[in-house]
Amino acid sequence: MNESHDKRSTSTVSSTPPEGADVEDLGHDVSDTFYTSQRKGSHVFRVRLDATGFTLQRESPAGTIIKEQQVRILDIVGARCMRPKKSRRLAMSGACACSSGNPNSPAISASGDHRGTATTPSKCSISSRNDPAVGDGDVSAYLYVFAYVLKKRSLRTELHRERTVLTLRFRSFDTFEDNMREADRWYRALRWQLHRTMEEIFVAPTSDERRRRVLVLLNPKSGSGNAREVFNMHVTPVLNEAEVPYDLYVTKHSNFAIEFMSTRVLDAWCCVIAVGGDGLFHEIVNGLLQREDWAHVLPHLALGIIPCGSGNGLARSIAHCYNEPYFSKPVLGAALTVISGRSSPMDVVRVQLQSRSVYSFLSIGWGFISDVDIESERIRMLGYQRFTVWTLYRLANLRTYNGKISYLLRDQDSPEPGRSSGGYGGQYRLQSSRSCNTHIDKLTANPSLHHSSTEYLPQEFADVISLETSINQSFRSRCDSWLSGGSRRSFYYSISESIYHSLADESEFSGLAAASLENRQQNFGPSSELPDLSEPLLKEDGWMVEEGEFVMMHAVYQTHLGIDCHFAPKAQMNDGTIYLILIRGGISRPHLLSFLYNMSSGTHLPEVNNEYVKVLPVRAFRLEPHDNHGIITVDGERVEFGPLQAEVLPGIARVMVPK
Ligand SMILES: Nc1ncnc2c1ncn2[C@@H]1O[C@H](COP(=O)(O)OP(=O)(O)OP(=O)(O)O)[C@@H](O)[C@H]1O
Repeated sequence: MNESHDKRSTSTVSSTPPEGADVEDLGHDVSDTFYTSQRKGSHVFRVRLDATGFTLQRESPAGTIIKEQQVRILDIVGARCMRPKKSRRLAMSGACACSSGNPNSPAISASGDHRGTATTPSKCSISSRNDPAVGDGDVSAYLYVFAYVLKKRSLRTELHRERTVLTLRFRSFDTFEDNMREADRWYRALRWQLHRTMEEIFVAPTSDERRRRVLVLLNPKSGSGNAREVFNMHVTPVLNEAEVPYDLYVTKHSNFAIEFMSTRVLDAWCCVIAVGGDGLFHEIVNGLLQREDWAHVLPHLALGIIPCGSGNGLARSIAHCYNEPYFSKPVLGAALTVISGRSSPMDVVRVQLQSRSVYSFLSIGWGFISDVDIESERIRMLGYQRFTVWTLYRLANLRTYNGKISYLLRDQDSPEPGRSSGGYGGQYRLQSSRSCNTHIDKLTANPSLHHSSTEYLPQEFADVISLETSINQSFRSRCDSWLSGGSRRSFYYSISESIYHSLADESEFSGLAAASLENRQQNFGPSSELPDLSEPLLKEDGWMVEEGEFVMMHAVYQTHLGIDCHFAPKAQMNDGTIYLILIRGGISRPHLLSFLYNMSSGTHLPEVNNEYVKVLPVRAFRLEPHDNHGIITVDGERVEFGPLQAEVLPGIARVMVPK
């Protein structure tokens, strides 16, 4: 839908409050009369903006409402108020009945009343006034409202989001400044309504404070290697429409995100977005949990993901849990999610390996699925198809592994509910850890390095783009888009307007960061509630055991392992549960094939556990392989082979979710 409406008369500031609005909201509702002029004739619209969004009511000549449309506030990402660029088309349109200077225009009588109003002009009105490139006698001001509304092409197809631009043209007054002031009033009312849908961490509390920015980490090697293009083409436009300022860092090597998140001063950012796959997100989580101040940072820094990897389990799981369409435009859906200003607590699992601990948000695997995940790396060029091809190969060459799996059922499934051992009350002690004695110390010792603006950031990370989504600079260069009104044809300015910070010498930091990682103690983050990996697990404490030959063990805490793998349908992001799925050796190939085939629809798990397939909702488990070789993965990344134990840390991270 692309709507363009001319304003014919100035009228109300606020009227009847929407249901549920409190008294404080009333001053932010705006409404007015607009009209559209089409070949078939003119139509009069009552347009109202309130907490629910825009309501457009078409009136008959008699004043009765004959049609009503809504653009929901939940679908709106942002708006701009602007002056038209000099163009023949607009010069012609300026000659219509209610343009300024027309003695019959209601604008004439109304303009005087408004000239003296004390409204502060917005950035856009000031800059446009001085813009020599505009102005050909048309004194209109335009408000463009960007929304992504849910649509269905046909009964059979999935819902998808379609970009919609609602255009309101203000031309009741004699001067552009007055019209712009009116457009700006609507713009401000909309910003206010949008902000009130956001959580506190996404909004700067006062105008004096620096606006909190978004940190973007992009892995140029993820998936089929086109994350940069995907970000430039599909994500920056949405961030710009939403006026979300961001700093983009392109990862330079494996572990870059761990170093970044564990060593940087993060105060400037309200959230961090991984543009890549689950591996990049895994590094971000682990970097954060390697910080001494992790307990302070985690609740105040929401994490988001733009799916550009080959698996994309987390992005798919988030969309699934919030009924957000995924398949038609996964990147657009994720971009809308990261600007939504909403977040949800997310469980993280602490994994104790023999030599170190890691943190996991998706899965821990041993056997079939991990083999496919890692071994199929050699056919990475096939993208997501690599998993299907290697699954068939592994099925034909089926392996089994010998080992012991001990587990603690989650409390409601436990035979001894309420026992005290391992009671996770959500209170985690700060692990006594050695200080990160190199880079963090260097930063904290020098207060000038704490400045959050990119130009002052310590110059360790190369390939930095900082882009302030200024309305004046950025939107100006794509004026053409609104003229067309063609949402799908809109042109966006390119990333070339970004500022690149090329770093001459990063060798010093590389050395420091490597030493910092090396020196950092492995037992960081929340402390473990489990016995040490070398200690026995006692039946009296509730530990239960499965032992023997296994085709695989996969522990999962999100619904999806990949876009097409609905592995743990009952999982929720914050249910404090690890779904431990075991397949025993001896399973027939047809049975296994049926299990694997049905994973895409989530119908692969038995209602009741059977001899070969078991689903165990647990809060902790230990894996002790009896073989001395094999593949173990955490979040799809290979880790050292050997015993490990895992425990869920309910809701310790925050993940960005759709509105
Ligand atoms: N610049 C880089 N060059 C090489 N490797 C990198 C770089 N940046 C990050 N990496 C590594 O790439 C690994 C995989 O990245 P990522 O998860 O983004 O993509 P993917 O593996 O294709 O996706 P998925 O994990 O969803 O399957 C990460 O574990 C990270 O360590």
